[in-house]
Formats: sequence, C-alpha cells, structure tokens
Amino acid sequence: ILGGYEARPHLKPFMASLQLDGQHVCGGFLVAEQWVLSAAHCTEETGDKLFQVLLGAHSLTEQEPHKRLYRVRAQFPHPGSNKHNNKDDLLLLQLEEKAELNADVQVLPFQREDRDVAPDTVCEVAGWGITSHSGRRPDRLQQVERPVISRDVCNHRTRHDGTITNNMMCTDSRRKDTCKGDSGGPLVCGGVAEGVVTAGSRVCGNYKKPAIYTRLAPYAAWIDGVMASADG
Ligand SMILES: NC(=O)c1cc2c(NC(=O)[C@@]34C[C@@H]5C[C@@H](C[C@@](N)(C5)C3)C4)cccc2[nH]1
Repeated sequence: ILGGYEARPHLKPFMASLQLDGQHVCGGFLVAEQWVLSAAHCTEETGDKLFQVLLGAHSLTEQEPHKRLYRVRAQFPHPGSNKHNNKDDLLLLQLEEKAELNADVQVLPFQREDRDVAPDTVCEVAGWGITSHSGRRPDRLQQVERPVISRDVCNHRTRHDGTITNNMMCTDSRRKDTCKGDSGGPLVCGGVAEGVVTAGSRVCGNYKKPAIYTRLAPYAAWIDGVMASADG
C-alpha cells in the first residue's frame, strides 16, 4: 500500500496473508469459514506448491492471540484466468479445516448485486504489500482509502486504453495506491467486498494508471459453485 497508514489492529478480521515458506506473497480474505478468496495470478511463481494462509494477524512476525497459519487443501483458480491479461483473476483456496472464528477472524460478505459502484464512492483497501517505490515490506497491515473512478475514465486511451471489462473496476491511483503484494486483497465499499486487487504487475502511485480490481458480483455463481462442489 503506497501513501496509506497502519490499520487499527484486528479491525479487518477478514484479511488473509497468502504465504510461501513463511513469506507474504499476496493478500486475500475469508469469504466463508473454510474458504479464502484471492487473485489467480498469485500462483504465477509458486509452481505446484500450495500456499499457507495466515488469519487473525496484524503483524506478520509478532505473536498475537488469534493468529493462526492454515494449510490449504485445494486451490481453484478461475478457469478463465490466464497470464496474458487481468481477466477472471480470482483464486479460491479451500483451507484444510474450517477457520476458528473469533474477534480477529471473521468472514467478509461480498457484493452479489451486479451494479457498478458509483464513481467517487470512497472505498478502502488493505494489505501487506510494499509501502515505498524502493520496495519496503511492512510488518503490520496497512490501509488506504481510494475513490472509485468510472470505467469510461479508466478506459481512456491515456489510462488503461479499453482493457477494463464490465467485470473490472478502477480506483484513483494518484500517490495513494495498491502495489506489489497487495494483490488478492478486497476492495471494501460500505462494509462489503466489491472487488479483489488484480495481481498483474502494474506501476503504482501513478495517476495515469489507475488501480484495477476484479468485480465480485459477476462471479457470485462461480464462487458459490466451487464452494458447494468441494464441500461435498
Ligand atoms: N495489484 C497491484 O497494484 C500491483 C501488483 C504488482 C506487482 N506484482 C505482484 O504483486 C505479484 C502478484 C502475484 C505474486 C507475486 C508475483 C506476481 N507475478 C503474481 C506479481 C507478486 C509488481 C509490481 C507492482 C504491482 N502493483
């Protein structure tokens, strides 16, 4: 997160850190007791290794009462996701067991009504992604508020030049922005997850390249279908 600030500890109890060998790679959030939602591109450099999912955390290193690392039983990237673009950039992770819910571990509902968030709506995004252009990695969860910008503005030829589909949305990226490692985290507007930070590498903090999110409403059926099928 660039230009943001340290979140109030454990006030975002839905936040997940997707880790490999103890290293934070991507964000995510608890979408059901045994399921975390993130971005498909987050598996780009993992080979066939499965993530571990840290829940209940504020600091990535310090001991905290409800912090717990969960093994992943299975990972389900959206079938439409591919490494050439940002389309269908969603990943569902089934935890080895149901997460133990408590003050620091809670599910976050996602938007099911397929209607664009109005431009200028201020949403918030949190993550353990880099906080400076030099690549400084924070130990504690950061957050920033960002206004939604219209798809037309985001698709202008000087911005993302027509690549933003109806299944994507954008926020202003002037100075305050998501960045490397924030991918997979939720864009929360009015207490509901409206989008997931895309994981394509993009320049951060430059107003000419707004942040891009995968909208969740268009994927409600896919999310419900995977969770129902795999839960048995
Ligand atoms: N979403 C953004 O704003 C944003 C992302 C981003 C980025 N790249 C990533 O964050 C990942 C995401 C996953 C896991 C890791 C390897 C990778 N290939 C796939 C790319 C790191 C690099 C530079 C600027 C960036 N900006």
